[in-house]
Amino acid sequence: MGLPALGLLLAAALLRTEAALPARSFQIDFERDCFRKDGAPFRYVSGSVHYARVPRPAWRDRLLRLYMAGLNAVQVYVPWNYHEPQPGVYDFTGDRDVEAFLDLAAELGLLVILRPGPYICAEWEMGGLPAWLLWKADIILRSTDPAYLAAVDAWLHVLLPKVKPRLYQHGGNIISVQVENEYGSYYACDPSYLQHLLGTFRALLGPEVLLFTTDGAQVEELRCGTLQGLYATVDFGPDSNVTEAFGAQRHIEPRGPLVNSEYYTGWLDYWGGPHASTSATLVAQGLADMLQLGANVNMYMFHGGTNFAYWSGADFKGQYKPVTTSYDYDAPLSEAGDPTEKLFAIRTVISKYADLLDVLDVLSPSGPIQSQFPLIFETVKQAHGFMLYRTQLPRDILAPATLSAPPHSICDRGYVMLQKEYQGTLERDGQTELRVKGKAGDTLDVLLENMGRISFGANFSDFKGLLGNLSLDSRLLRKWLIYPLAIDAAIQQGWPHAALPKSSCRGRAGPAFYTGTFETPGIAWDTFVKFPGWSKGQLWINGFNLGRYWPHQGPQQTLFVPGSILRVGCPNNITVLELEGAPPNPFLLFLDQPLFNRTFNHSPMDKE
Ligand SMILES: CCCC/N=C1\SC[C@@H]2[C@H](O)[C@H](O)[C@@H](O)CN12
Repeated sequence: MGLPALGLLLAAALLRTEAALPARSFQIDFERDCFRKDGAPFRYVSGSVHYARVPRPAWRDRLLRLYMAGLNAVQVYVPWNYHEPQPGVYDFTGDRDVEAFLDLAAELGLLVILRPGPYICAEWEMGGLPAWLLWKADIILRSTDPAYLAAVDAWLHVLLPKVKPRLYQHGGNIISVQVENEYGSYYACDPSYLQHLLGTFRALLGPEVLLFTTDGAQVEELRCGTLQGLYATVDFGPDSNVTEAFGAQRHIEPRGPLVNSEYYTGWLDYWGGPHASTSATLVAQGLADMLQLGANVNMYMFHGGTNFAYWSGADFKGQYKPVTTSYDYDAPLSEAGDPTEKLFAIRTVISKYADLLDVLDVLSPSGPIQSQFPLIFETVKQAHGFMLYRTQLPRDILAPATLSAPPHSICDRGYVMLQKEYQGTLERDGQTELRVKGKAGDTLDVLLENMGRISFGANFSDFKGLLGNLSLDSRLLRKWLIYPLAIDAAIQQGWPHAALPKSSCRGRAGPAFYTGTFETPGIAWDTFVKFPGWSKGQLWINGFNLGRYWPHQGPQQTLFVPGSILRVGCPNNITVLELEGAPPNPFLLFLDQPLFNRTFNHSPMDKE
């Protein structure tokens, strides 16, 4: 029994990627004033989420929402006192399992900017420093006081060995590590203290990791907060002048990437004061201004969460000002993790300046395989589904050139994109040539679909992939990156399902993921889904792979949806990988009977 026809809004997440090169590196390019990840220019758009302010069961939800907002990194404080309640007594379990939080971020394709302090401020109790330091009443915190440094070094020798294997250079996702926090705002102004920390961080993390500092965007604050060997970054909010604020950073770092490590999306609350409120429009405009400059931005906070137990800190501005339990911060994700108008405004800005999703980090966690010529599925041990083949145009192709494959070498269909724009489809027994033009270095992608191996007949060692070399005007293309795609695993882990409310989207030509949700009308019976105006692709509902659809080819026009995979009383997640082109206003229909032949039943929908 099928469900009545349901319209379905879908949000698009396009197949976007960053070119990745084999060696894992994350460095500063002082010539090009940018970061480089694996040798390629890289800009992060990051958000602060403090695991200590979110119960562990909610970590995945919050990080997924950050990811689906288009951010590619998460900035993480490590509160020392959260993990060392007593001198020499450590706790990294449950909500304190910082390694689990970092690994979850990696699983979701997020890079990490780690801020282990030892002082972090953050309106956290004693700025993250353990209260037991004060058992020595005359201790001088955040200085070269031997009692303080002894406790700091003991703590860092416990924490940083947990960090090192997670550094990007070591195969992890931590791209940079901050030393101390706004030290330039502290009265002590003890450069030997920063020097000591630099020595300890280098000793425990190694020479490759990018170490940095953060200070208010004022020259006098940067004076004491910065140190040779630590890249100086600044923090400022939407009420600051972007040019002046980055001018302060340039005062210390005349070359290198512009970095705002704390772009204030809201603000903290004190007991007795008003709840902070910062205009979404103002925040979005400031973000756009910075992204326009090519700056790297971390939004503080993306999700504030809660100061549970006794963890809220205080400020002192002439008088003691305790901070409230809620760290909502008027952040894009509310204290309870709900998207706000500010999140949508930020997402819109990011979508204009950055690839909304860097999907290859998620879909191909094993990373690319570098090869002079294409490798087949069997060589890389990919059984089913899809692989992405990527190379760069070796020269300017100002007049259309012929991209061609040897006959029958496309096994089975290759969807070709140049600079992420769809060029057409290469076929096993059909079209093996396309006309393309572009500039040297443009990214050429071939998304290769395995349509199923021969199951009968003499020779059914039916190898899959690009079985021959592609050429451009008869000159072979070389230096390929090959990405085995683990799409089903990613979808079963919740990707790319929009953790944000549905938003309508325009269909586009070529490969793209479309995702959304739908409700069943109180029943979960067998049904059939129709794809009005779609071309060819793959469908998942609630992580179940329903198979290939190809209404453009027919004869089958619907896919069977077993009632057993549907949910009643809660949203059903749907993900579509459309390979050749979705209709301008993409939607799906659920019918109570199949359509096996190209003839339509003359419903008005069939005209779509
Ligand atoms: C003008 C800001 C001076 C104090 N710095 C603040 S108030 C809110 C934020 C957090 O405390 C954050 O931990 C600080 O690094 C920067 N900052």
